[in-house]
Formats: sequence, structure tokens, C-alpha cells
Amino acid sequence: MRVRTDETGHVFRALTIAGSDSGGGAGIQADLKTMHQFGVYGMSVVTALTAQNTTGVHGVMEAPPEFVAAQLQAVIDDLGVDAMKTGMLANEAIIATVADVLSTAATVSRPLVIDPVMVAKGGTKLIDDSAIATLRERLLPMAALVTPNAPETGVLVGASVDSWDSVHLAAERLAQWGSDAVVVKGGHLDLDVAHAEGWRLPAASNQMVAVDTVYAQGTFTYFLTPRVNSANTHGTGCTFSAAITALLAGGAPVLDAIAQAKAFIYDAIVRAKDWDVGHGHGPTDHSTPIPVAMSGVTPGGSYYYDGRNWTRVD
Ligand SMILES: Nc1ncnc2c1ncn2[C@@H]1O[C@H](COP(=O)(O)OP(=O)(O)O)[C@@H](O)[C@H]1O
Ligand SMILES: Cc1ncc(COP(=O)(O)O)c(N)n1
Repeated sequence: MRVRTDETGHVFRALTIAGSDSGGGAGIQADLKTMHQFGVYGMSVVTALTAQNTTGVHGVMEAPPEFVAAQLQAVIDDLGVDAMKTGMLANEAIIATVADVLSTAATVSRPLVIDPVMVAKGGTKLIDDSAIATLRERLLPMAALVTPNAPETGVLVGASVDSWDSVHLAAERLAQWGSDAVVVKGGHLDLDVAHAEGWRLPAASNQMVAVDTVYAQGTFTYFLTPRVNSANTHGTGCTFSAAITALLAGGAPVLDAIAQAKAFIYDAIVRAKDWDVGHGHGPTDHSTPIPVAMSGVTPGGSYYYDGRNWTRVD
């Protein structure tokens, strides 16, 4: 994909502040590949190195907080940022440093997406427990969007997230920390959707769907796709939040960006379903063509993407 510009020739730029995944499926590598695919110029601030592959995380080396600050400052002072995301932030000192720099820099008005990465698919912790409160108190108030999966949502609000009521309650509570919008991702949620919200799902979906629940300005909006039966889901969360960030960098409204990113990650999982890359949880296909945009998503609606089209199902 060619880098996109606006009518004045401005090149859209997106920044990821995250950990490196040597396996190339998650972290900085997933983010840059995804931003590139969306035609956005991608930049990276590396918070930690991981010796990682599809079977798990075999080692972590955290960057000194001062060096995270130096990378951030270098990017902000020279290249400029239209939208940014955080992924693996590793520890409290790095989170506090990122918050310090972002709250004083010119980027303060740029959309910030926080993907509160906590645990890799293999179970390795990617952030200290003691850092969660700092993430909540320092970073969430600056966020345009926070994108936790179900277990991360539970840790952030201090309650288990395993029912529709708990998803709704947790999203509302998370928004109170100051993020403009919240999306509770449904990759880990196996809830009964047959009758939830009165959705009219296509018969072929067999009710096996992955539902992402968005809470913004007091309203819930839902994005659904079929649930893909695949072991290759390494980096799905990173890829999803990087796609949203790339779209925000190009000026998309947040609900439209979430919808298009959700379609992209679904297509990327489908395309990599039968890949034999690695011996564990393989990556998704970051070279997936960008799905059609669904512009003007109505807050409060429920939308189903089948790999081709979006249908309103509420
Ligand atoms: N098996 C699957 N089929 C379809 N979509 C999925 C599947 N697993 C995850 N997703 C989607 O991928 C994105 C990342 O979700 P999730 O796996 O919950 O995040 P994380 O990678 O942070 O744990 C979400 O949009 C989610 O709905
Ligand atoms: C460096 C790094 N960052 C993030 C993840 C989480 O990956 P996922 O997107 O599957 O939750 C990871 N495994 N490694």
C-alpha cells in the first residue's frame, strides 16, 4: 500500500510505543506492518525487547525509562505524530515516563489508543502488577480509546468479566477513568449471543461470533464477526489497535475506525488460518487488503461483518 497524503500533501504518521516481538506477529512488528498496510507512515518507540516466537516469550529485556523518553522525544521533535498507540509498557517507570512526555509534548492533542497489554498468549506477564494503577491513573485520562480484552478489562476494574452484565458494567467503569471511548474485545469471551441484545444473526453464523463491545458517550455499540476456529491468533490485539490508530491518523471518526479495524483483523485471521508459521500460536496475515470502510456508524447500533459486507443486526 502506498503512503496516503491529504490534499495538502501531508503524509499521515502513526506512532507505536510498545515491545518488540522477535517472532514478528505481535508488538512493534505487528503494529508497523499494519500501519504500512493502511497507507500510514509508521514510527516506533521500543519499551522492551522480547525473545519470543509462536510458542511463547523466552526472555524480556526492558529499556531504561530515560531511553524510552529519548526515543519519544526524537520522534515528536522531528517527524510529528497524527495518532499514537501504546502496547506492552513493561513497568511503572516506563508508564510514568511515557505519560510525562506525552502530557507536555505537542502530541497532547493527538488521538492516543491504549492497548493495555498484560499477558502474552502463552501466559507470560508483559507488565508488572504494580504498574496497573499507574496505567489507569496516568494514561487512561489521556486516551481517545482503550482496547482491553476481557481478562485485561477484569484486571483494570477489579472484577471478573464473564457475562454481558459484567462487560457493560466494566466498560462504564473504565470510561470513568477518563478515556473518551472503551472497546472490550471479545476474542476471549464465549458468551451466549443467541438472544443477547435481540440480534438477528445470519443462520450460517451458527451463533459462534466474536463480539467487540464499544462504550462511548453513554452508548453501547457492538461489532460482530463469525468466530474463526484457528490457533493462529498471535498478535490479534496489537494488529487491531494498530489498525485503529492508523485510521485515526488519517482522520477517521473513532467508531468508523473500530469497525474497519474489526473487519481487517477478522479477514487477517481467516487468511492465516491454515498457515504453518511456527509450532504454537501463529501470526495473522498483515498483508490482508483493507476492507471496505463503513462510514457513519450510528452509536447504539449492532453490526455484523461476514468477510464481505457489514449488516445492521439490531
Ligand atoms: N477466533 C477469533 N475469531 C474472530 N475474531 C477474533 C478471534 N480472536 C480474536 N478476535 C478478534 O481479534 C481482536 C483482538 O481480540 P482479543 O483476542 O480479545 O485480544 P488480545 O489479542 O488482546 O487478547 C478483536 O477484534 C477480537 O474480536
Ligand atoms: C511484545 C509483545 N507485545 C504484545 C503482545 C501481546 O500480543 P496479543 O496481541 O496477541 O495480545 C506480545 N505477545 N508481545
